[in-house]
Amino acid sequence: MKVLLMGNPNVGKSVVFSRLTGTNVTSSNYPGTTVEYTKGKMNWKGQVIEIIDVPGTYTLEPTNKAEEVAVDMLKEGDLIINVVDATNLERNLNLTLQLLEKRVPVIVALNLWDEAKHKGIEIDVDKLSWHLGVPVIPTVAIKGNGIKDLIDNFDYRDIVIRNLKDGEERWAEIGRIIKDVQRIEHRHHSWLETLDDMSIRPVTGIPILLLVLYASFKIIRLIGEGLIGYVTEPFFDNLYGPLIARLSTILGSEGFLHDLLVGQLINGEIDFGQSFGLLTTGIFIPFASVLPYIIAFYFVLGLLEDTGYLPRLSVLVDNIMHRVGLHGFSVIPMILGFGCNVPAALAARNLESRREKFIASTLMAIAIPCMAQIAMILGLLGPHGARYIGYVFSILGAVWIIIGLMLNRLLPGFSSDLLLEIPPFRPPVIGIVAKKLWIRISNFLQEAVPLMLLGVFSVNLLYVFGVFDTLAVTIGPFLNRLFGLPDKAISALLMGFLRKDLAMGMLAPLGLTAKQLVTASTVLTIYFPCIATFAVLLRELGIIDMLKSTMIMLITTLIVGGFVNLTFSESGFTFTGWLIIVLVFIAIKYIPARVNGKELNSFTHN
Ligand SMILES: Nc1nc2c(ncn2[C@@H]2O[C@H](COP(=O)(O)OP(=O)(O)OP(=O)(O)O)[C@@H](O)[C@H]2O)c(=O)[nH]1
Ligand SMILES: [Mg+2]
Repeated sequence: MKVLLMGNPNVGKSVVFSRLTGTNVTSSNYPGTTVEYTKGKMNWKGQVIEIIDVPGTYTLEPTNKAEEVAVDMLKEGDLIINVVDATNLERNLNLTLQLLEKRVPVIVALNLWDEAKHKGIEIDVDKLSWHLGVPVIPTVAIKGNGIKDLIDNFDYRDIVIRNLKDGEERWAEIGRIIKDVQRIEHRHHSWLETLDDMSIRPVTGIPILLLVLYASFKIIRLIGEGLIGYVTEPFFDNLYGPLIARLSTILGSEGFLHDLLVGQLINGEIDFGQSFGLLTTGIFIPFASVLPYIIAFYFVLGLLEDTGYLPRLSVLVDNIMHRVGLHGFSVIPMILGFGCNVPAALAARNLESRREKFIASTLMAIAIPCMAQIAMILGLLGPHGARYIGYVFSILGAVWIIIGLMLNRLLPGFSSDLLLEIPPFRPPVIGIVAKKLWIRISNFLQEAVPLMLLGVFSVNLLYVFGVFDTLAVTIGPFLNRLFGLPDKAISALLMGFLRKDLAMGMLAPLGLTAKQLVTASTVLTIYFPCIATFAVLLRELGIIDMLKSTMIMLITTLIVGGFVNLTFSESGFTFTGWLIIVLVFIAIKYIPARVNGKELNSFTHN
């Protein structure tokens, strides 16, 4: 038996799913968290049944990919649990009535029942059930209330046939139902609602935004550095280190197996950052350098997501985003990208048009370094001074804006308006934040560690076969002239395809100057996404758009890398550098925008 969880976005389907199946899936306080369906199993009356968490959809006439997924699933279900937002009954019933036309048994979970009460919304459940002709069960998914009642109704098999001819008739019917079942009591604004208003109005919203960003950054560094200083470093120095040193001696301090597992000894000792053995650098980078920041970032992101702050950020930045051909909602893939580019590329799926998807994915892949890479940038550039880290981010920020402006002008078509639903502020539930953090950390480890080991292994292999030396001789001089990087940096660039944090790690033994590190960090970010992101982008954009996107990345790399090399001195940008940047911004103003009816065809809604 297959049970489908269907409903509007952000109504709690994924939380209900986790309750039913015990499987952990991500839930966040903004629409579009689930973009692909998730399957889970549960035991019901001694039989194993399948539960499917379907992406949120407003109607059964799909307008985007997530909604298409939802509609496709419909044919397979034996029972639909229609999760409905009790605080927003009117709009939610539109989907409910459409589902009731589909000849599949439906039961309604009237979720967010607690919030409806807080808001003074009263719904007569029995009357609603009578109107719809199906069971209606009030639930508070985050607390598990009503879930048992829901399960008790799983053998409901009646099919109510309704045939409302068109949308207009449906809305009229909804109007009648609402009038009969819902009462709204007037109440005073709670402090959350006041904060809610303040966070969206620009005058108060922008200071709040800056405060939130500053605090997030501080907290991420505090947690990240704290974990490194007090947990991972002591562990590697005092416990793991001696163990590996023993292994190194047993293996005779040299030879193929030693070099593969432990790596090269630096001045007769193991150096976890530079030895490049599977058990040294291969374990050290993901666990000691990167994991602490991943934990810190996802913890803060989880809070921002579950309070509902992220969508507010979308509204605030909507104006800026419009200038690069995106709407405010694209801020979510951008911010997710700072954690890992892979979920960010998936989140871009929710964007309206192919044009937006293209711009958002390209900008994200070009200018947003993932947390793993950022952690390594902090580690390598930090000792030279915080301002160099600032330079890397400013350069990437400028690239983001410039490429965005250019794409917006050069790509035909238009971008849609912001149709984002703003969820209410909610105090985050610590259990849900913790669970999500855990899912993301284990995803990181499952994905990163094997790739890291593969990377270290390939480095060793390529080294043994002299591939790096050959490349250093052939492509090296070109890199040298254009980017001012030593010949050997080519191997790091190559590895960047596999993992960018590993690539940054390969720069460590080269003794680069601050300027060279700034160039290498920007070039590594821009030139190509890592393999995991590439795979997702290829699937999401299709081969043609991905090729276009890749071309943009490569060209940008050559220009930006060369530019930094020419106009950046060890102490910062030279006057010429600043001048060129300003000139570029002015020049963009004169690129004619290609927004007219004729050219719409090549980049319109899909
Ligand atoms: N107060 C309250 N919050 C809830 C309840 N159910 C879910 N939430 C919160 O509502 C938000 C949305 O939940 P999700 O499970 O991600 O919603 P979804 O329907 O899966 O959303 P999409 O995947 O975007 O379609 C999260 O912040 C949940 O913690 C509830 O009964 N009461
Ligand atoms: Mg979901």
